[in-house]
Amino acid sequence: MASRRRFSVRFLLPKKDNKKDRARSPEPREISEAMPDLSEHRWTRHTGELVETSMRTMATRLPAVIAQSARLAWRASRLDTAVTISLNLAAGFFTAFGLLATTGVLTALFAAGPTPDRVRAALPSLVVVAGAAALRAGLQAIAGWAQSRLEPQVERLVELRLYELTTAVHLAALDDSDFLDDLQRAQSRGMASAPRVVQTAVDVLTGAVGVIAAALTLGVLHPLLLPLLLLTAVPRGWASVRSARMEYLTELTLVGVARRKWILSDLMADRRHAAEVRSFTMREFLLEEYDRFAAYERGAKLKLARRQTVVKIFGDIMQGLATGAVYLALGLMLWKGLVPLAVAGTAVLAIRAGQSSLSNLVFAVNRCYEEGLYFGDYLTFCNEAETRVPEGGPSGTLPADFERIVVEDVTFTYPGAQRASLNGISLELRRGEVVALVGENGSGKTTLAKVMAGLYDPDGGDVRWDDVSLHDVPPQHLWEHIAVIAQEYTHWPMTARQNITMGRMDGDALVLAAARASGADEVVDGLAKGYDTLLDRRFDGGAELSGGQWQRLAVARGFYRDAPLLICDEPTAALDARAEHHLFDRIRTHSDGRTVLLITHRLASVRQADRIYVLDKGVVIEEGDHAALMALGGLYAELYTLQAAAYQAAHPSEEVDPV
Ligand SMILES: Nc1ncnc2c1ncn2[C@@H]1O[C@H](COP(=O)(O)OP(=O)(O)OP(=O)(O)O)[C@@H](O)[C@H]1O
Repeated sequence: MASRRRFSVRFLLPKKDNKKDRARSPEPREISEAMPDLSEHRWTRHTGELVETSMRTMATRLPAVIAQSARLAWRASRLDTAVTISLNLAAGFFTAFGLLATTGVLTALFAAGPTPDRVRAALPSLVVVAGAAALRAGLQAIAGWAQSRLEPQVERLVELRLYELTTAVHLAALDDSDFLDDLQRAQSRGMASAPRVVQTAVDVLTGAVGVIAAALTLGVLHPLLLPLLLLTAVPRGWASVRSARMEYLTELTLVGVARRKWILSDLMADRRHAAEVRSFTMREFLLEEYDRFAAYERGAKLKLARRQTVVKIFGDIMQGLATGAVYLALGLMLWKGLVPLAVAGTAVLAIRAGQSSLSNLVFAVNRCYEEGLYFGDYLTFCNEAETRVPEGGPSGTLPADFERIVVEDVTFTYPGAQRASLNGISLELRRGEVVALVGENGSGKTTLAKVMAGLYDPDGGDVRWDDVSLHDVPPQHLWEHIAVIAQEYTHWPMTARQNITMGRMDGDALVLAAARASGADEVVDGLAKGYDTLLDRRFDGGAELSGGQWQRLAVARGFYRDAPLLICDEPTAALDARAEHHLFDRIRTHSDGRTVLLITHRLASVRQADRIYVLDKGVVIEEGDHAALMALGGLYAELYTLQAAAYQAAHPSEEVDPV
């Protein structure tokens, strides 16, 4: 905890000697001391795992990864998967066939006799070799096409699945930090790894087929030639795996830096922060911080590039030596008469083909395993999310004309929270009433509204519409029966009309009525394309609204839904005095029989409510109408008098009657 605090201070305060610091990159030690909490973040774990995993462990676990990717590819497209696999296998067959046919060509060419005769004798084998090569190239091209067709299909499949789940899981899941961590890993890296795991699995297959083809050819030519293939391929394979590991390790040490850079780049480039960056003159400070991290990252990457080059050069030298040793061994075999010249020539070709297939295979195994780990994160998240989707639950229905909604002894604690936010709340709303919830910040008003809206399940107690408990009703059914004007509403990057209808088009007359009721009609009148104006400045022709104008639209969408219960959570926080008055008037005098739960800090506006519940630390401490609560002289009376006094002080001549 102490180290976390130290980092925050360092991040927030500009350092004194800036010039000196800009001139040199920070030492790795400085950075790691600055952010130990970031460098230990859970989603870096695979990088560490990869650095430590041996090639043998990878090979043992690989079949499971390949099976997983095959299942995924099969679900994305059976045809493309079948074509990719079968044509790659067939191409391998023609590789081996072509290599063996080469012996015929060489045997004819190295035979005794005049050259034209030898060339003529070699022609049939040459045709076979050329045919095999052409067929192999054609098959590989079609397999490559099928493989690249698979990629977008796999992408679509996994993306859709993830968002199907994130939009369906219970809201409480999104308050669970472990779940959010899993989601971040699935979304940021796991999802992208899905097409890659398929692609690298195919690469493993292609590499393996190439190696088997070369090995079979060599085995047929002479069994002693097989170990020679291994000897030449090992150095390059070693170099590519070693180089990849160095990269993971560097990535691991840079994770914290990358996250900080990402946060800073968002602060510097996102429109939402632009005004404060300027008005608080943050530019210099942010740029210096960014440069510090970027300089560290640059240093680490340059070091990596140098070390990778050294490894590559070493691998190349070793391979050169191994190739020399192979040619020497072949020469000896020729000399000793173990193989004829034509076979030795074919062996050279087979070894070269096998060499590149084997080093591709080693690299592909490494990559496939890596992508498999990240894809595993995606699968883990999906499995976990599936358990949090409220499915196969109750099938009850809410009464069409309920008499009352009763909240009975409801308790609720947010996942992972130390204290309960609701501590045994009971209240009731009779049909057609306006019931107000008031209380100081954090007293539990919004939480209670969310429980009543079926967004959270209470830990104890019950919410009933007449005799029907919300436990017995599918959430979807409840959501059809309520309209919520939320405290934190979304600025949907859609048209003004869509911001009201939210994808449910019941006719323009209703849109206009809802807009009139909330004052959004005045906002829309001022827009270039009226209801068809796109409300997002990031797009060409998009418009931006003020805070209050956005709130009018949010209120309009609450009115637009023809639901018997309307929950208004701070619906006027951003509204001007006239709009606020108009809205509360509309809520009070609504004639469509809706029941309203109103949460607000504007106590003058709840005077007319049928009943007021005062919450404190998750408990109802007072209830009654305005007059009764003022007479009680409790928290409500105190808060109300404070607000009223503020107006009186500002205008001493105007008498404000607090009651
Ligand atoms: N998602 C959450 N996870 C954990 N705790 C939460 C969460 N949302 C709210 N809380 C906690 O629950 C308590 C009640 O919060 P709630 O938002 O219901 O208060 P409120 O009465 O609506 O406050 P305000 O008047 O400020 O809107 C607070 O202590 C808050 O810290």
